[in-house]
Amino acid sequence: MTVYNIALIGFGGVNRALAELIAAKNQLWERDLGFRLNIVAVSDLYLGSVISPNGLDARTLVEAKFEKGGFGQLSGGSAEADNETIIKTAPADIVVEATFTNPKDGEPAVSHCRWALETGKHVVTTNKGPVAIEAQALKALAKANGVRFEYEGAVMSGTPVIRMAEKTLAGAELKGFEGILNGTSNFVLGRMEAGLDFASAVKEAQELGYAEADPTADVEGFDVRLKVVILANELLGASLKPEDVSCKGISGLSPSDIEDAAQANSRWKLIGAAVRNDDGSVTGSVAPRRLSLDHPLAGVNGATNAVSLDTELLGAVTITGPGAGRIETAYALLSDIVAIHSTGTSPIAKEAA
Ligand SMILES: NC(=O)c1ccc[n+]([C@@H]2O[C@H](COP(=O)([O-])OP(=O)(O)OC[C@H]3O[C@@H](n4cnc5c(N)ncnc54)[C@H](O)[C@@H]3O)[C@@H](O)[C@H]2O)c1
Ligand SMILES: N[C@@H](CCO)C(=O)O
Repeated sequence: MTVYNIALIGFGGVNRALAELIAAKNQLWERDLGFRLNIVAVSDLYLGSVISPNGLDARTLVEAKFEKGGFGQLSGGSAEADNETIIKTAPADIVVEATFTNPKDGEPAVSHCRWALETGKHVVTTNKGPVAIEAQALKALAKANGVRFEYEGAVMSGTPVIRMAEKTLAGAELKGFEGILNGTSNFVLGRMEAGLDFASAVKEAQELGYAEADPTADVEGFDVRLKVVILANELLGASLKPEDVSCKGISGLSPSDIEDAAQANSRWKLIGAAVRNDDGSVTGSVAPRRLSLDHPLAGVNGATNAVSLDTELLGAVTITGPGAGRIETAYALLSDIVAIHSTGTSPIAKEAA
């Protein structure tokens, strides 16, 4: 039985949900997946950091009501989030990066990933910043160090769009994609259709754990722009940067725009898309579109996302599933660890006695 020691960087909704899953499902994973997870370190801007080489009890971590700097009370703990020391020195096989997404330069998460990969640790992350902005460099660094950089949860949370498209649609000749790639804005549009005002709908999305720390990223389209870059670069072989993708969000849509659409049997959706042009270049865009109710994406509601992949050999292949949510996104981290486990590339994972 393999035990993967993991270090959690960021202990908000997603990594806390991963700890919850570990507390509830480690035995099941041992039986069905052939490994279990052991949390040996946690670092969080608000709570501080802690290293425990023998492992921290996941249930206690989730249930304890820590105050600001509260990890300082634990053995091996500090009230400060000393990410660099934690990442470089904790006896972890895998660093799980789930801090805030910074859409400008991806920092400090890019550095977190670098420190981990340079010290021979796999990285799994749901953070869109490092993936959209530095994926090529981080993948090269991972390869040079014999470890993996995995990020399924960066697009459509636990719904397996990246791995599915790469592995099971290989050879289908992808020409482009369009989709609903932000759970918060899709949820907000649906709540506005039901008569709620914009600010209250955003507040609900925050309470449900869908929104970014700054929900402007969701409603102004910046989050979708990162996801368009990630999918275009990963699946269409593009080299887009966020500033290459035109971007308009949903904040300009008024209740009367929503009402007018409903009167005309249509619905507003925030669509992220990319297309390969005849000269081989790739163009990406993010904008609200008024879709007729018979459009395949018009019926995708709530925090559900969907992406329609336009392929030469199969035509459109559409993947639908959760696009946000704490547990749903924690599942993406598990799926990344399953992918690492299946290739047997862990440098230091231990066989439990
Ligand atoms: N929640 C979702 O549905 C979802 C889905 C897909 C991707 N993501 C991404 O996953 C990441 C985590 O999401 P979340 O919902 O857990 O966010 P969150 O805001 O609930 O938690 C983030 C945590 O990271 C901590 N943090 C921030 N900067 C830090 C730093 N420099 N060092 C240490 N800790 C730091 C914060 O204190 C917070 O506890 C984000 O990048 C988000 O964009 C979230
Ligand atoms: N805030 C994002 C989280 C998933 O990336 C969303 O609502 O889609």
